[in-house]
Amino acid sequence: MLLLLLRRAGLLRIHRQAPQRTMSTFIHLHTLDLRVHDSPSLFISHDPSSNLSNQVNHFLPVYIFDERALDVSHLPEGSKPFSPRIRPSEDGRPNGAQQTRAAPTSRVAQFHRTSPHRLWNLLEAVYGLRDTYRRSGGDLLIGYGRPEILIPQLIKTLGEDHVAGVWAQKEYTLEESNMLKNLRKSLPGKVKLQLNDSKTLIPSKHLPFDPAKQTPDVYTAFRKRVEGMGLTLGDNEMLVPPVLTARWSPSKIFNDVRVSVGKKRVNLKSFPDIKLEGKGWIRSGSEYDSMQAMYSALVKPLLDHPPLAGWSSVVKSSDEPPDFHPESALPSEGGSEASALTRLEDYVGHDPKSEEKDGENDNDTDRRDSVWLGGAKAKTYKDTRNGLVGEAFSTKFAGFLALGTLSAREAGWRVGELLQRVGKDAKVRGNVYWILFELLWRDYFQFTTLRYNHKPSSLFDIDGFAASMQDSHEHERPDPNDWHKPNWDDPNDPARRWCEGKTGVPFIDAPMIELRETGYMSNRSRQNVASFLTKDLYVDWRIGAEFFEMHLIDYDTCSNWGNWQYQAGVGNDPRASRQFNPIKQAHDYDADSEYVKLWLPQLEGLPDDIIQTPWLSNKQIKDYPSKPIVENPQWKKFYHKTPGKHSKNKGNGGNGGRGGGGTYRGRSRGTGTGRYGEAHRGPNQ
Ligand SMILES: Cc1cc2nc3c(=O)[nH]c(=O)nc-3n(C[C@H](O)[C@H](O)[C@H](O)COP(=O)(O)OP(=O)(O)OC[C@H]3O[C@@H](n4cnc5c(N)ncnc54)[C@H](O)[C@@H]3O)c2cc1C
Repeated sequence: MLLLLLRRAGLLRIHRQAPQRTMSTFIHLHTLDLRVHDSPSLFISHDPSSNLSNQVNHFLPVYIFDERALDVSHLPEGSKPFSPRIRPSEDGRPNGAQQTRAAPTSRVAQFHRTSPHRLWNLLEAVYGLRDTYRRSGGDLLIGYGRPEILIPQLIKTLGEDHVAGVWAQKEYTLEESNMLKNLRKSLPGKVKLQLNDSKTLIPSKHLPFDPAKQTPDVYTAFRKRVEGMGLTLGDNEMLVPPVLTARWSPSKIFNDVRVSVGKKRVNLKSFPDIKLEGKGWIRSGSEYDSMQAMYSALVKPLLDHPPLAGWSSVVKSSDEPPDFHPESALPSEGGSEASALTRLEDYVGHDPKSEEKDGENDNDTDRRDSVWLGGAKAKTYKDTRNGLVGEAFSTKFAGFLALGTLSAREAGWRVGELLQRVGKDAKVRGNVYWILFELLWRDYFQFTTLRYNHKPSSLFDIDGFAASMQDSHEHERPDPNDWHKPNWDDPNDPARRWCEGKTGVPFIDAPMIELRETGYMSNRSRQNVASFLTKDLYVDWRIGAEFFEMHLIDYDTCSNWGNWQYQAGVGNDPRASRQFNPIKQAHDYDADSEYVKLWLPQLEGLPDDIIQTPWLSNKQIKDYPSKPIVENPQWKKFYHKTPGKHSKNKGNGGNGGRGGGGTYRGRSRGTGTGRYGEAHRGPNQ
């Protein structure tokens, strides 16, 4: 009673101890989101107004080189790949029994799943990200093996009670989503995996339909529904703002990680002090903390077993990184986030008002009337996108988008901002808008994969998505038994000659050499070589997709396999058997043969009217086939045409029209039947 009276009189205070805040670590597993800008994880772990952020003391970003995609056997205690390498079953489908120990080789052709070029590009992205974190007082923990094994070990080291959760980007492809499923299952009880929807231009939850069930079978229907949301900039419009995390200032070059919340800035939370246990981690200051040492270890298996046509001439040894190819159409060496944002700036430009100033961020200001710096390339995008030579002809965002060093939303938002400033000039607007049109193709392939990838591996199946589509125009689809299966030991095998750039058709061989040499090939050429492989040589289209996977710096599972399916007539909109006429295409898009001469210098001495058809010359050309591997009767109409007369691509600019110029219809080898119609335009025709 006395106590109660004293307390009421305010003479006795009972101090209840405030609950002790446990130190908590936020783990973000970087996969194909190797950036700090537009990062939902950075935002939610740092936003002072969120409960979660208040519980988090440490931010722990992790990247793991996955042994299913890369041979890690030269790293300390790195596991050996499956040996002998996986053999596909008779029909080319992966053999289930052997899948338990996947090797980093492709399923059908047993190609490496990466090239030295692609590897170096990935390392630049990963180590570039680490350097960005380090500059900000943080770090990136790098490991190798399998995330679903390493992350639980890490949590054990930190203590389950001290981990706020694990975050990662949501992926749409089988391998990546399986890894995430396994990771989810392997986490200890209290720790949950959360997925960020940060991959696509349009967040899937904003779509006016359920992408897993209702993504339309035809791109135009998809685009119209999405554009129906409105093309202006805003949360409920098609273009949603990127998350305000690290901002980039063109004048300062990318420097550090600070999360902007309204006008407030928050510095990066500290990296936890961890005593790493077990194998598979790269310790700070250890040998493989160096990017060069990591390259040496990962590139060795590739150099020890080069593919038939070899690697690029700029790939020397495991002790030095590949040089930047002087003729590359890529804008710069470097796959890092800094390179990505530099390219975005170079191509699209920016509003000087959005430049970051210390302590403020005026993103909320309506900047519609202010000036815009740069953007000349974006303003001619549609006119020039069918170019073949030089860096300026298209955005070259794809490589950055593939590794997530550039966020599609950051790119789309910036393009949207430019679109608001360009005024009423329909031509300029059309050029700028077309970048969004193409970025939507990327989203489209992600969402179609989500819709049709239910049965195992249908993205990779010989009969493609078309087999599961209702309106599949079955009679026009190729018969899976008709596809040619290569004999790699035969130097005359059509698949081998295609891979080696030795078909004897210069407009096909030049891009195949460019791909091997630089890791890039223009969209125009991708369509031509894909059509040639599948419609003229009738080679199993998956071999083409796997060859691209090995070499393309911008390899993206959905875009690559989706486009290959489309070209092979087994994917979306399977009605059209699209076949390109490479001779007409050469006249249209390589009018002065600049491109062909660049990659096949041995043809340089030939007269202009036969350089694209060297078999019409009496001259024996050194190091080049004297006859094309096939000759389609449709080509003859375009023999001896004077280059330039029919050009659609003047000076690697051209009209960039999507009229499908130079395509003809027809299912089987060498039986083109007329031009392909306007109504069925495909990706980038
Ligand atoms: C057989 C074949 C395979 C392909 N493989 C890939 C691949 O692995 N990765 C990849 O990103 N693209 C792929 N593409 C699509 C396209 O060729 C490339 O995106 C483009 O050439 C990359 O250069 P860019 O960034 O300068 O493109 P831009 O012309 O500047 O286009 C801007 C962006 O739009 C997107 N985009 C443009 N065209 C397409 C398309 N047809 N499909 C999907 N997205 C598109 C890309 O993200 C690109 O970066 C493939 C196309 C074909 C025909």
